[in-house]
Amino acid sequence: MDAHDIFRKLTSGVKFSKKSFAGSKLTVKQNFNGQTNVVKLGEDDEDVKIKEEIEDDGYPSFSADNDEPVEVKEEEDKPTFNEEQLKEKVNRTRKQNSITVSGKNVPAPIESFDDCNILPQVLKNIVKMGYSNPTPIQMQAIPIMMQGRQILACAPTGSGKTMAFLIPVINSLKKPKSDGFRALIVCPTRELARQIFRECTQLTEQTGLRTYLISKLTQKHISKGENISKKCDILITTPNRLVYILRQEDSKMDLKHVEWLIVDESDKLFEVGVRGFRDQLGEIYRACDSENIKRAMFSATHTVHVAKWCKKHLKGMISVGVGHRNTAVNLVEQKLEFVGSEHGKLIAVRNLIHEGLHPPVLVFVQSKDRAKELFSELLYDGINVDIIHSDRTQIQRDNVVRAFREGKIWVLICTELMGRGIDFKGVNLVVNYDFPQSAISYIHRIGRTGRAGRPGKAITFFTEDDKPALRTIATVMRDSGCAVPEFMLSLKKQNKKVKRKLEQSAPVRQPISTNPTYKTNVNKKKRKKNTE
Ligand SMILES: Nc1ncnc2c1ncn2[C@@H]1O[C@H](COP(=O)(O)OP(=O)(O)OP(=O)(O)O)[C@@H](O)[C@H]1O
Repeated sequence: MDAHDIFRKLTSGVKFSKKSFAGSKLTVKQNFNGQTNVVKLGEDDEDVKIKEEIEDDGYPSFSADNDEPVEVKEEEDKPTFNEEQLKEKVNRTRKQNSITVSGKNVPAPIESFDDCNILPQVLKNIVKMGYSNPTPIQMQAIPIMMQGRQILACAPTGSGKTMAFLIPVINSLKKPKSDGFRALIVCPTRELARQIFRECTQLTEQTGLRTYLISKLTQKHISKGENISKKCDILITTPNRLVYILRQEDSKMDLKHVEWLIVDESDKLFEVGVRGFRDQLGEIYRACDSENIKRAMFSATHTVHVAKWCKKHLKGMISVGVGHRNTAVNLVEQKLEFVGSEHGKLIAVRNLIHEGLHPPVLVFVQSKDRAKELFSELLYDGINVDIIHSDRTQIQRDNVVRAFREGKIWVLICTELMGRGIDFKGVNLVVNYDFPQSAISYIHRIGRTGRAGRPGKAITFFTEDDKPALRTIATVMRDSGCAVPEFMLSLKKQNKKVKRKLEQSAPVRQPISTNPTYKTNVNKKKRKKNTE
């Protein structure tokens, strides 16, 4: 083996290269785990508890932290590794890619898409989509799912989780059948479902496999009695749409042949209450009652609840993590900006515009009303601005997303609706106009930039009112390698009850208006409800 081969082996899966990132002149060679230089959380921190609970599951764990230092050895002319060498190599690959695993008989990570019997046509499609090497989550999740093992996977935002589940699922379905849906992918928003649908369609090209996306329009067809199940292999949907159909009298939706149930953004789908989907997920789970069903949970953030549930219900499950849990991607340069008051936010955002914005830019606010208010303020500031929230029609939402993808909209004002999963290529800046309601929300929001190895920036405005939650976000920033003023980290820890309350409902804020004395009649309850 020559030096080139050794280099190739060591860097396999680490190099990023994707031809289709149009508009960028950057050639980025960046580790996809995006999690180097991470400071560990304090001992009493919730995230450490999460980690401990997950790892203490009685299964052998191959933690990167326990590995020996990496040694580059010239391989002799031995064609095969002995067991010890193989184990060492597997551990080394995991360590280099910040992969941790927990479970019995975990297969070795792949270092190339050629390593694990992916169907030739699917391989061709992967190449056509511009992917040359697997990202760390793909390196480990693909061989696990190819063995038909259930999985709980957690990897940073923008690290390629979609392909990590699509490739093995498509591979296991092999060719079309008329049994009914054999794979079901659920995710929290229609925009995300449509995005997964697009990727799935590209990946199944020329395989004959048929993918179906439930939308308002197709929902009507199904409700009218059209038996779609028999004509398609893969179903992609939000839980609400599917449950609506399942609840119809004489529903023809047949999920009895589902072999793979994929829950994307699993922690969001496990949330209870109006913002979560726990009940709907339960119904879907019960409807997929094939004996051979396998489940896979994916998210960038991890909660104890999901982990406990999976441990209890997913037989032989393997848990995979990339990087440190519940930290933001370190490709994003993060900044907290004190703006004094609500009015100060408007001044700050206008300053950003006058200093010269580098579109595309996403601006997050906490509610639909605030999105509308900010939109009417920025409409005449000479920038191409638009908004997206759940009150807009499906067509409006689709058009806005398309226009933003095509660069026709420079600044997109959005609610939490766009916080998860959405992959806009090359978002340069995320502005948290309203302070995020939790660390999890912060991680997902700023994860709309710094994707697929590209750098990004995030600015979070805060006022005196946001101070109680400041420490939580400052800690996330520190853990992803950003400089944070020491005083923020030594602020009083947020009371748990207050923290939970804030997660459930956004704080009441002064309306967004150039005139600071402007008041609206919008009552508090309405404001709390209209978050998406
Ligand atoms: N092997 C690969 N090589 C290069 N780019 C890839 C590869 N796999 C996926 N990508 C690209 O990486 C980007 C992010 O992927 P994806 O949307 O799946 O991220 P994610 O991990 O699901 O993020 P989030 O947690 O925000 O949902 C996409 O633009 C995708 O095309």
